[in-house]
Amino acid sequence: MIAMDKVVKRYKDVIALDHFSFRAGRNEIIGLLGPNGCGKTTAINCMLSLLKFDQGTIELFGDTVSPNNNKIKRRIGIVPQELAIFDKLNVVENIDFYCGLYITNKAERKQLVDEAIEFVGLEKYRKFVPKQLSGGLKRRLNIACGIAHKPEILFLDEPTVAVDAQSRNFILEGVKKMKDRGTTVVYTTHYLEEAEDLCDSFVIMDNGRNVANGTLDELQKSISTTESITVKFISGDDALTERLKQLPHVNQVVKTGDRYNIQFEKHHNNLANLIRFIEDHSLTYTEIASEQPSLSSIFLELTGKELRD
Ligand SMILES: Nc1ncnc2c1ncn2[C@@H]1O[C@H](COP(=O)(O)OP(=O)(O)OP(=O)(O)O)[C@@H](O)[C@H]1O
Repeated sequence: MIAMDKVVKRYKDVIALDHFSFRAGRNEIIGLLGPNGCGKTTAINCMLSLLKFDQGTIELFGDTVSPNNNKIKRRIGIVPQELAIFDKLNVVENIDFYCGLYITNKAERKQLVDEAIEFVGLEKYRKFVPKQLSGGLKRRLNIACGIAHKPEILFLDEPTVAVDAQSRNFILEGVKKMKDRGTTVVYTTHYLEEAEDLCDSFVIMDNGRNVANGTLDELQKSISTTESITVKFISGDDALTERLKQLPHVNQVVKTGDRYNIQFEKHHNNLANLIRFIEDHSLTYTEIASEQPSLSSIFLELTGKELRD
């Protein structure tokens, strides 16, 4: 559905996309993940042909994108990070406006607007203008505006920023439903746990490059950390973090409150070594758990950065 090959985009001296490649198949949710300024929005805008790029090729549905290719545009939806809704229009009118950019038949459009309203659960708010809606409901309206024309490819840029838990669930369930009805979803977020639950595969971006891509399983196999052990100590401090780093095969130790997350390279004695260390130092712990590396630790190893600010 999407094939972006070695795209270069420069803003004067800044290389926003550095031979960036990206592929997405039909009916998949693909997470486009990367730190601030790594080039996600630039990549999306190039795919939407809102931006010209310097080198490389982009095809959607097997067709080359260009600003005048309206046939393709009809099949694409975008839900931008910044709310793109009109203050003076109510819920129905806002959705109808965006749907009207693609669908001229009034009866068909009414049906699609009603479906979009139902999809995001705004039935009770049909006549409300944006200032009468909470932040989460505004985000749901923003989404309805992007999906009403039933795009086959949907770009969702940080749709769950600053929303309450109920709206977040609504949005995430909605994205899964979009996939079930055959849509390819390109999803950007800074919430890695959310991406891990939602996405079928991932592209990790840094400095305008595709640093790694694949399913969680494939990404787990591509990094040297293969085991992540979390221990909750009764007492601990930064000195303990440093001592844990001295254990054999340790890649990284991250302390969050009284929890220490220790990332190990592949080795069969990691847990045994850790328990021996705990006993030798007479430390007391209340929890210990070993797991496969999360998307967050994969991201950290590949980019050397935490995604969450
Ligand atoms: N219009 C512009 N003129 C000059 N530089 C720009 C412009 N737009 C983006 N950039 C630069 O290009 C790089 C990529 O920016 P982009 O907005 O694509 O990143 P992003 O990953 O979407 O960031 P965020 O997560 O903060 O939204 C950054 O270094 C940014 O400063």
